[in-house]
Amino acid sequence: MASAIEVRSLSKTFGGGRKALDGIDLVIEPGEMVALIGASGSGKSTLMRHIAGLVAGDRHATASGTITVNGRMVQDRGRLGRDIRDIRSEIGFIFQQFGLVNRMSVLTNTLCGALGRLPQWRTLFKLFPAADRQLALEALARVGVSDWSYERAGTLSGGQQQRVAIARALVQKAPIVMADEPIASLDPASSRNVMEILQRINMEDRITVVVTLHQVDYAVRYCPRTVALRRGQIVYDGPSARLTPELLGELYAGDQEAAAALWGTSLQENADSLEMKLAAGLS
Ligand SMILES: Nc1ncnc2c1ncn2[C@@H]1O[C@H](COP(=O)(O)OP(=O)(O)OP(=O)(O)O)[C@@H](O)[C@H]1O
Repeated sequence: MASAIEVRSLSKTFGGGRKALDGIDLVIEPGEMVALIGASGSGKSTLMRHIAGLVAGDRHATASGTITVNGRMVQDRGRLGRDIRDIRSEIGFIFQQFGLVNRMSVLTNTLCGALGRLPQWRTLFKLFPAADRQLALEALARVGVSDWSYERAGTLSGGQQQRVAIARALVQKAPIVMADEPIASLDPASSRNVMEILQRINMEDRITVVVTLHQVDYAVRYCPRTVALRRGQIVYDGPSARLTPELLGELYAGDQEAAAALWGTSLQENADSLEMKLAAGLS
């Protein structure tokens, strides 16, 4: 069985010569839930955009810089695969700012997940088959917003909108969900709720989930595996449970601010001495 995501020797240099990604090797198996953590600018979004085939990596003379999704070529040596649009339909995207059309109803936004598999005449007139409407209503019930199905999406709270975005990914029937900072704009209660729903679709539907996070505590709580980036390189790839303030201090040595920000606040609330430990780990 092919890996869900396979990245080999991927590098990306933007203008000015700064490497946003520097020799990334990463394999994610079907059904995994993986957190991608790292300070601002470490390359998390750039890596996601490469996996989705929205950006092509550096061009190499040798055989490297390859990404496959479910065994299908997304890009190779800086060139996107021919059926990239088709491959992209296998990935459901969740964004920090929800990506919904505010003036459309919650139900129609959710049904948009089905657009990729409908003929154009149906999409033009938003004529969704009854089976898809049923699927959308079920998805909205699963994420707990069915009471708002006929409201305009823009009237919902941030947490509710993010749940609608997850329902849309369910209607898309995407085997992989990539969530780029899905909780960065949410309060702690809504953040926990959204992470719990992502965890549930991972466990119940075996959807592969890759989620970028700014804080390690959510990774530890919800994702068995964490991949940590620093300046475009993977500095840790392993069990989230192994991440401690000391280890973060080592991984981000010389960047106390990044390590402290990643460790977050809610775990600190539970352990008075963590700040001291972090300082000790960095010294
Ligand atoms: N289109 C672009 N053109 C030039 N530089 C870019 C572009 N996109 C990203 N970068 C640079 O690549 C590096 C990695 O950015 P990226 O957005 O991937 O980081 P990130 O870890 O997702 O950060 P954040 O947590 O703030 O979203 C940064 O230095 C950024 O300025």
